[in-house]
Amino acid sequence: MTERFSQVVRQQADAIWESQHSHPFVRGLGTAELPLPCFQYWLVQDYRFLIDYARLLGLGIARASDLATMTQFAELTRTILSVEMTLHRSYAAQFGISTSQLESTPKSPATQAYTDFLIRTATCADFGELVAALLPCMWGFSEIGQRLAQQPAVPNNPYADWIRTYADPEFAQLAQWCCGLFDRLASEAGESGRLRMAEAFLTSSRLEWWFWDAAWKLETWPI
Ligand SMILES: Cc1ncc(C[n+]2csc(CCO)c2C)c(N)n1
Repeated sequence: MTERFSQVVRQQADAIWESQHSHPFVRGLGTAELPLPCFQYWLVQDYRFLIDYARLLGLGIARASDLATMTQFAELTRTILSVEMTLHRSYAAQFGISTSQLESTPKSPATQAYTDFLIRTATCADFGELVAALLPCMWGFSEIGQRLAQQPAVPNNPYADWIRTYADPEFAQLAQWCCGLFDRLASEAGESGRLRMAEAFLTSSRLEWWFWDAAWKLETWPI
């Protein structure tokens, strides 16, 4: 096998990924200059996102063809529902948002688009596309967390815990595991299957970018 397909699609999506790294929302987490209302917006929307991401993994458990993948997806689902969502609730409390607010705020256009795409892909597309659609979430956050953690820390940065969470080597391992699964499925998929996987990876990458941008602009429905 020559080049890993995960590296091929990462290269194809490079302009989108670099636009995430240089996005004022992401930069602002590192410099502590991100306005609080943008972070509060992100937290509430991300809470809604995680619920559907857990559903996506649940569908992944049902559709995986081997026990090892099922087990990993099951563990991930549990981590999101117990660890990551609890963390969001505690961040929310810290940033003045109640749990009922977390649960009752409507999805923004970007959140609606992203979660609908994930669930549609998980139900209507093949398993390789499901994995391709979920990969930018895991891999992107790990890459962003690590890059932010490499910068000199700003004293009293209110977002320091956020950076620490996603810079954790455990997330990097998780992203690597997902890349390995993606590569295996790509090698089994054939040319047209690989094209669809690349398309799903690109769409989720764009939606990841939009998720930051929506929080930066406090985006709402136009009508
Ligand atoms: C829009 C959005 N994209 C990615 C993540 C990060 N993330 C969500 S679930 C998961 C896997 C295990 O916890 C990771 C890394 C996020 N929070 N919000």
